[in-house]
Amino acid sequence: MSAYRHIRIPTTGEKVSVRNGQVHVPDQPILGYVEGDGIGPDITRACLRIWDAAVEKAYGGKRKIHWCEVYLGEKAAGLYDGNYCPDETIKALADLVVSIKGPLTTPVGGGFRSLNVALRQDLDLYACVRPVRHYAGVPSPLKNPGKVDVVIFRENTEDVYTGIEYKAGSPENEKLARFLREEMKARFFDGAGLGVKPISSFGSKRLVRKAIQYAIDNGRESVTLVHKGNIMKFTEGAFRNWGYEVAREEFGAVTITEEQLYAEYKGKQPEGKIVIKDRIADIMFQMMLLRPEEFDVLATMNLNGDYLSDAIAAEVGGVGIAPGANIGDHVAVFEATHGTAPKYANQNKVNPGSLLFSGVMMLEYLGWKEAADLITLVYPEVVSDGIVTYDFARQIDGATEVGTSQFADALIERIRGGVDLEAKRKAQQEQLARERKQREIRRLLQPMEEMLDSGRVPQTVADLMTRSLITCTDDETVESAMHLMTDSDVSSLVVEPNARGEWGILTRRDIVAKIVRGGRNPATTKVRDVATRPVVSVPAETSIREAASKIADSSFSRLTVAQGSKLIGIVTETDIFNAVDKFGWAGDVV
Ligand SMILES: NC(=O)C1=CN([C@@H]2O[C@H](COP(=O)(O)OP(=O)(O)OC[C@H]3O[C@@H](n4cnc5c(N)ncnc54)[C@H](OP(=O)(O)O)[C@@H]3O)[C@@H](O)[C@H]2O)C=CC1
Ligand SMILES: O=C(O)CCC(=O)C(=O)O
Ligand SMILES: [Mg+2]
Repeated sequence: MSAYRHIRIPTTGEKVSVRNGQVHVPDQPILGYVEGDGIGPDITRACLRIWDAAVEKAYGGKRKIHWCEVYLGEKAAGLYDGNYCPDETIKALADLVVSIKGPLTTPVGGGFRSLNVALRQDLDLYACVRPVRHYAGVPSPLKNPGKVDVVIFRENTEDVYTGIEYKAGSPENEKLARFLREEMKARFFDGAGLGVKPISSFGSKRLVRKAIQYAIDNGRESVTLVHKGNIMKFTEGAFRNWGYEVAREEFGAVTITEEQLYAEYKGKQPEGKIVIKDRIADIMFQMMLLRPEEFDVLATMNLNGDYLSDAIAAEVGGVGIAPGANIGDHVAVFEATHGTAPKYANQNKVNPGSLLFSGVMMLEYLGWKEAADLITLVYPEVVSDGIVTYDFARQIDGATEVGTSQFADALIERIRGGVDLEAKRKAQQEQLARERKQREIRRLLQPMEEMLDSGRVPQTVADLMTRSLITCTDDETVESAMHLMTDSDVSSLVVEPNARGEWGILTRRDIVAKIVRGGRNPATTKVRDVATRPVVSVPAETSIREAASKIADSSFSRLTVAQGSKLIGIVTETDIFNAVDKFGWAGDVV
């Protein structure tokens, strides 16, 4: 007999289980689904058909999902005497391990607490994972939407989701206000609503840990910690610091910081290392519009991630297509990122894309990549043929607007028709490799422009220096060295080490002073006779201010930059001038 009041666990299929800390997926798993409110039933009906068709096509009946409906929101209230979030639903979602849900209504400014938040907290689904990428044919306001390909890891249990807030005028509010004013000397207007924003090391670290692990498992390039730590130092700033800490302490062998990328690796990302960087939250919105290709995996706290995920989704087709998942240590509930759009409920009108791709994430979580890829690969073909729901139709001239279920029919027809998965995957990987190379070349050849665009601020000489050193040898003539300077458009050459291992430098100034003024013939004078040796060299981590004072105290206008015994670049007074001109100078900040 079922232990549940309304939930019926299918008698066919097997439950997903967790064994030795691993999710074990049988070939015939029982998975949960929640229809959701508003447009939920329309999109769920359509998606169940598409997922089943993809699994059938990929595995020819060997694998099959046995669906188990569980209830939340309005449908639950109808069945469970007005209870929108029955205990047995939470129990079933934990028991089934993997489920997918449609959107649920949350009243604004009062009424019951968000069911989505309750679910995430009750099941401790601490990572809200939202990949956002562009599919060919999907309308976008960007010139190059293909450059958007990020996965947002948004913390799902802390920050505003703790819901610790006190209504203005309530006794609790007044008590807290008194404490803050009298004990903590805090100042704020009378009658303010008060909220608390807890950010813990535990919560931040487990989220960033998951983001880094995802980057490792999926061959991603970087993880960016997004925060407003310049203003909220002990919550947002702490999130950033704990993020770097977890990277250093638990993933030290496979991660480097952005500073290390430039200082130690000259901007060339070493094989097998993921770059950990951070950006302030407000500028992230601009950067994701202007330079989306700079970002890969993003790790955010709750509220920043909520805003950012809808904003980035809008760059590549909107919330109608952006998928999501709520994942804990093992239990996962996949879900559409948009809401219930009540004005479109039961009209067979809206885009099922968000729920559909949440299901693709679910198939990937099960390890059923072939079925997931089938959907991902046929989707752009259908959209490129102009068969789209209303939201895309209004942005594509000449498109054929279809309803939710007709869009599903078109996809299913393509899926059944078959796709050359291998060829498409290969083309995708080649494209990714090309884009990665282009980014690397820019980091190497135009470091200052790259820094300006990506929002980094130079801190050390390694951030400013010219990395491609043009060298000559002692035995060359000054004339040939002069030609090399002209051809390479540089004002100095680094002279290869002499027998004592000392590097030298030959500058245009040396030539004016020692050849022209000295009345010597450049065609017969050797570089060793006019070069300066040994060179004035500073370590790569020297601050810009220290470098400036070294130049000011010497008769040289440039310094070579060393890493151990190796010269890795040259920084000139012009580089320092340009950096201050472009980035500004905050006085004593080094
Ligand atoms: N995870 C969840 O369950 C979530 C639930 N909600 C809840 O949903 C309710 C409504 O929220 P609201 O702020 O209006 O946001 P919605 O996401 O429900 O709708 C806003 C607009 O987004 C567009 N849209 C949403 N879904 C689709 C889709 N599938 N296809 C095409 N376009 C779509 C529509 O734009 P247009 O008008 O331009 O056609 C719609 O009017 C609230 O109760 C809210 O709390 C909100 C977010 C997430
Ligand atoms: O629970 C809600 O109503 C809102 C949830 C939300 O905005 C989100 O999941 O991004
Ligand atoms: Mg949201």
